[in-house]
Amino acid sequence: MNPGPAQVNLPPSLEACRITALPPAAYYIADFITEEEEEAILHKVETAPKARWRQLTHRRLQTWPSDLVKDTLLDARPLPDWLENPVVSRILSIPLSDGEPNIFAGSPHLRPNHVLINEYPPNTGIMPHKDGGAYYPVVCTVSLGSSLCLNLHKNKEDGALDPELVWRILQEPRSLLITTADLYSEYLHGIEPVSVDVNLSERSIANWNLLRSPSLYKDGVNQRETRTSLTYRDVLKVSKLGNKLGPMFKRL
Ligand SMILES: O=C(O)CCC(=O)C(=O)O
Ligand SMILES: [Fe+2]
Repeated sequence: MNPGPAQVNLPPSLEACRITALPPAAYYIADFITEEEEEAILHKVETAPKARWRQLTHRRLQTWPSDLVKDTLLDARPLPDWLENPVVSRILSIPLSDGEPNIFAGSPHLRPNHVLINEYPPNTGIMPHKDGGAYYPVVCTVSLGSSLCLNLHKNKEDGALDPELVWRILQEPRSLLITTADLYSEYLHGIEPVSVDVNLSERSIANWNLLRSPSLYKDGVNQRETRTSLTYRDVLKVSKLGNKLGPMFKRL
């Protein structure tokens, strides 16, 4: 495993970088990968074969090693090295708290086996949603290229269609955000389709004290550029047929 250049200074445990303003549980590591690693990953994303991209109305995405079919991962190949290292090895190297195992120690495959790559140009977002039952309830998101706010919502008591915005998390480039437990199961998350995030302050941003560069946002504003996210999760069900599928069933 490659621990990477010395520039990253990982916390001794996730507990040390917990977003304490939020219900259980979210963790934010501002400097999770280096600028060189960010550039290398973005290059791999951008030069992936065209067939890897799925174009939605405003956003495009890639899934590795493949899409899910009925909540099941059919393609059981391991993640390619550029998605595995340094991200997965680093996630697995951090204990939950002193002397405890890492956050995937209780998951069926003991590690993330699936990565969703989403690209958000300015003015694009994702509707508030929950991630559902296909995954072990731990989501690890690496942000690349630009900062933006992830909004956390709760359903309104009266069952209204619009969930209520309750917190915002600012995700800087090269950061890692981990959400789990109630934040995974009880709350919705989404990204507003705006070109500027506004009203950023210590009071409105849950992870303000964990940011790399809070001074960049002292005017309360974040001008968005294209932000690419890598979402790492452990898909609970993996098809036993996966390894035997012929190349016809696989995307490159
Ligand atoms: O890009 C992100 O940070 C969020 C993506 C997301 O919520 C999802 O893919 O389920
Ligand atoms: Fe999601």
